[in-house]
Amino acid sequence: MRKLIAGNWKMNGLASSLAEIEALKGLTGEAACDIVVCPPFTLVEKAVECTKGAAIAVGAQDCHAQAAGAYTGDVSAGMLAEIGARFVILGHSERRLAYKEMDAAVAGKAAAVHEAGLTSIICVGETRAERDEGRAIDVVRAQLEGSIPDTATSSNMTIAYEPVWAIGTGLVPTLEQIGEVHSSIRHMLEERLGDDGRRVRILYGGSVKAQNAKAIFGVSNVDGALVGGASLKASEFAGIILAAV
Ligand SMILES: O=C(CO)COP(=O)(O)O
Repeated sequence: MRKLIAGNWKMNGLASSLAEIEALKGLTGEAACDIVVCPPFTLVEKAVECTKGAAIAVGAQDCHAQAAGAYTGDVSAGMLAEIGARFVILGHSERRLAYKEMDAAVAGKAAAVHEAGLTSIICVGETRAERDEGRAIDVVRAQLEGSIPDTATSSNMTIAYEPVWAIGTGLVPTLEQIGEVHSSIRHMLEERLGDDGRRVRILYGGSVKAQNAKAIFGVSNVDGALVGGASLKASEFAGIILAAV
């Protein structure tokens, strides 16, 4: 499967950061994998302009489940589509934990993303305590079951497995642990989507760097990465992209 490498800038980046996207174009050229950059809302439209003609797609980091209405501060999937976004990250643990975003809310947002013709990147992952209690796979399966809407197919949905304890910590699960969770996600996707479940890309996220990327990409059912901190610098992000091809 063609790998997908997505960068989640989180709440980082001013207009001057678009220089990193410019630099990325030169560093990756025609890389044989799909590349997505997800800057904050304020930079989505500018990033789309900046990537015109380049093999880099642009995504957002959240959206509302409704198409329009009295939802102060929110942005709809249709609004993102109109300015050229192609992907939307949903259910990131930083949102699940900070805003008590539940699986059903994530599913509602994902359905809106699919309705708008965009691709959802649905994030799941256990906390340290859940892993220590031996519940990692059960937690991930329950999150997936609740977060995937009926509109999902392999062409409009990507899954990202991001153990909460690996995000921004420099800690990474063993390759065996990553393989175990990814194969159970694959199993669940096949149960849910039949043969099409085999074609859904499953990304790993959590302290991915240029140095550890190649080993992680060698694990079966790892179809790419969702990268936080290391996506902010073009040279580091390009190192991860090149490790995928
Ligand atoms: O949360 C992440 C991507 O969504 C991962 O973040 P880090 O790569 O900084 O650990």
